[in-house]
Amino acid sequence: MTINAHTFISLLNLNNRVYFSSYAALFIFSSLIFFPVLLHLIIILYHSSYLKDYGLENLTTATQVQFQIKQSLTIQADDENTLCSKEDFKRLREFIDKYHYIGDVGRIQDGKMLCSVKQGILERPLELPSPDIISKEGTLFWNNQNKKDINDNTSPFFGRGNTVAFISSLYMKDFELYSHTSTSHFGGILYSSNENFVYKVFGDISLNTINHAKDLPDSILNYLPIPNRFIKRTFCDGITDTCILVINRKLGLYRLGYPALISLAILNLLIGALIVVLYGHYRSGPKLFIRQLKQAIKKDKITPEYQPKLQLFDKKIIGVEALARWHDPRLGQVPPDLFITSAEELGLINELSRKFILKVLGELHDQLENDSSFSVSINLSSEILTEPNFHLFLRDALEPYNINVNQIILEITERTSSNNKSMSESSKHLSEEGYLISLDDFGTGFSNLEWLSTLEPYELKVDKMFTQSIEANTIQNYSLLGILKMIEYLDVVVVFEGIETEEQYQLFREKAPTAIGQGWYFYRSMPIEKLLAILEKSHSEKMKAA
Ligand SMILES: Nc1nc2c(ncn2[C@@H]2O[C@H](COP(=O)(O)O[C@H]3[C@@H](O)[C@H](n4cnc5c(=O)[nH]c(N)nc54)O[C@@H]3COP(=O)(O)O)[C@@H](O)[C@H]2O)c(=O)[nH]1
Repeated sequence: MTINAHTFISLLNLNNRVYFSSYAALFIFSSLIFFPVLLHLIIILYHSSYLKDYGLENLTTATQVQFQIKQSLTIQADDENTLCSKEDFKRLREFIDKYHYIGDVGRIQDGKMLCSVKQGILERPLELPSPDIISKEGTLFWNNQNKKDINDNTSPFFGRGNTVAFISSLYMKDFELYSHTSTSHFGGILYSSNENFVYKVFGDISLNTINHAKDLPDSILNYLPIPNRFIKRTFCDGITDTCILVINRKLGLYRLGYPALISLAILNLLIGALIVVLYGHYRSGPKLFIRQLKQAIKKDKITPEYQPKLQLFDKKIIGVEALARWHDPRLGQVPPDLFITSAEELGLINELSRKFILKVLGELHDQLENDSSFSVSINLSSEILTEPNFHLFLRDALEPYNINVNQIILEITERTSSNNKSMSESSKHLSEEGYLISLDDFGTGFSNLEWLSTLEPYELKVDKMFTQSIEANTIQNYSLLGILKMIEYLDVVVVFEGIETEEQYQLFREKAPTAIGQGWYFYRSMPIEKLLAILEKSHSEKMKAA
């Protein structure tokens, strides 16, 4: 389905009416809401998967450390006298060599460290502080943060019986490494799930924040750009009962610094503007119009208005012309020229016209039934006129009503000369069935003298271009004089359309008193309710006068 250049240009003009507010709303939505939120969620998803790796790596390392510590603490000296002996050192050293996360192993007695592989036999046994935690199994744990006097580093250490084992600084380095790779907003806590004690807090995160994150229920809200929200993940190792809770303290866009945020804001504005431009392009194209026209036809949104036709000599309304109207909430009042032409080009005119005719008959049947001299003129495109079953459709449409076929005037305008033959055959057929054929827009385009002779119409409507030319000294004016002369000899009802002024009315009344007039001088097109009120009023005035 295509639309020709002329219709397309009309569509462009029509769509200029699309409200500015819809563009503004789209711009605000895409620049300030959609893309920032999308980006935020993408960064969160990326960080969420990173958080998982981060947690699992740290937990795996911690589990290995746990295992190596446990193993080291099994090196108990059975005989207290052999503590720190040559043999004892040999055994202890074997463990250090075997387990790379064990930095040092030594011996303790009565809360004092006597010796260690790295430090040898201490001159004066070192008094150990009270342990930070004592597990149910009797394992002592010293966090040893900032207590370099115990060892040459701040590594935590464990003790059981007469053995003490220090975690190597290598592990601490690994831990710090994991904690600080790529982002400083990750961190967590390593803890024993059964004993409920903390081995280590790591990363760029305070214990307060961790406790807050721990208590935060799992919710989708955690993923939204709301301050004080975290994404967190917890992993536990079933064998050592060690768990790790890792959190990302700054989510998505909150992660970015000002320069990145400013660049992003500019990018978003540009994307928003691009979307608005694309949307505008889409809106101004014919696609939307075609969709809306199809919908309008399907949903019976194309409705009739009626413009009265009057006898010139006494201004009596003898009938009406039904004119299609389409008011679209977005496009506004769409000109019939535009949607009728489009419907013709898109092959929708049959459906449109059939529904329109049914509507007209539904609205006007009382008037037509009550006054058999009253007629309704219906505009027909050549497509529907030449449609083989059109006469059957008309018959069915009139079937429920008591309306004479000669109350139906079929106005024919031809915009091309390609199907003259079939048009004249169809109109002949319809006029044989009793319908009245009117030759519309006489004098213009293809509605000319040739048609007058081929169609043998009941009525001839002189185009408003001639009607309105009376004051001007133009070619149309001379043509009008010719038309006026010609109709004196024709056995045809003449309608002057487009009468707008008193002068025009007076001239046609004088020159062609038996003719019919139609135009804004008398009435514009109107909805059925208004028409019925006018008809009712003129009827009662006539009754009064009689
Ligand atoms: N196939 C169909 N064509 C239809 C149908 N409904 C309308 N049309 C055709 O669309 C063209 C434009 O129609 P519209 O904008 O409704 O204009 C009509 C009148 O409003 C207008 N008119 C009437 N009086 C005056 C006037 O004094 N001055 C002035 N400037 N314009 C006036 O003229 C149009 C009616 O013309 P016509 O049909 O030639 O009698 C038009 O071509 C319609 O035919 C439809 O359902 N099907």
